[in-house]
Amino acid sequence: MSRSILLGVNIDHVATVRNARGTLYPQPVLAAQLAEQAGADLITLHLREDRRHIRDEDVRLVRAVLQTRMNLEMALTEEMLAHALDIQPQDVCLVPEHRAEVTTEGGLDVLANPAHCGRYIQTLQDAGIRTSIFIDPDHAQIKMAHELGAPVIEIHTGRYADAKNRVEQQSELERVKEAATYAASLGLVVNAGHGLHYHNVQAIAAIAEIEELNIGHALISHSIFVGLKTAIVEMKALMQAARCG
Ligand SMILES: CC(=O)[C@@H](O)[C@H](O)COP(=O)(O)O
Ligand SMILES: NCC(=O)COP(=O)(O)O
Repeated sequence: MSRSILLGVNIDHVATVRNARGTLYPQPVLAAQLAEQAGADLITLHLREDRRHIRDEDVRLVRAVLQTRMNLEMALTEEMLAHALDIQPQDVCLVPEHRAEVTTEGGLDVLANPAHCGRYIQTLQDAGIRTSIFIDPDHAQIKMAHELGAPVIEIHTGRYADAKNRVEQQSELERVKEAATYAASLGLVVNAGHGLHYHNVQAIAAIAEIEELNIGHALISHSIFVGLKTAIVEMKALMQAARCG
């Protein structure tokens, strides 16, 4: 198990601010470059079907300038598959998407339609794109993701992040820990993310099996007050302290 842990900076909500006024700024591509300079290990962005934040042109621009790697989050649609094959990100994370949701509400249900999921995983993997499944901390789901040939999972930490009290949070943390241990025992690369913040990241970062955390909303929010560089440096310091402590 690695003593270090990677930070994927999700730049979606830079685009949210831009789109709120229909301006050309702030530019997600500039955020990606600044994030890399501040120590981001990769850049994550979610091209939603409704294009509510990141747009096609953002993905193209970011892909052209990235020095680290791109983790493109996408739903399982033919349109998104064609985009991924065209853009060739280093990583794709397959996520569920519902038009009316405010944010991603859960992991991809690979048990519900394994043949459909398997075809996307296989096509992306055959194109040399490492494919991850955004997944709930659930053994049966993780087992199926593994059987379908996904080399990576990203455990959805939303329920942990949204826990209403300490007891609930501890129980969700245990689920994430057990899922990470189980997935690593299958040989999967284990990432995690969603809803992570400065006040809840350390317990997740301390899980030795987890290689990478993808964080967006909290970082972009904090950057309004301290700047993107400081927001990233502070988050990385918390993550690394938890991993080493
Ligand atoms: C897939 C996922 O985890 C989401 O967090 C996403 O990357 C952030 O974008 P939304 O806020 O639009 O859900
Ligand atoms: N996959 C999770 C992600 O990229 C960022 O989620 P959030 O920190 O914006 O909730």
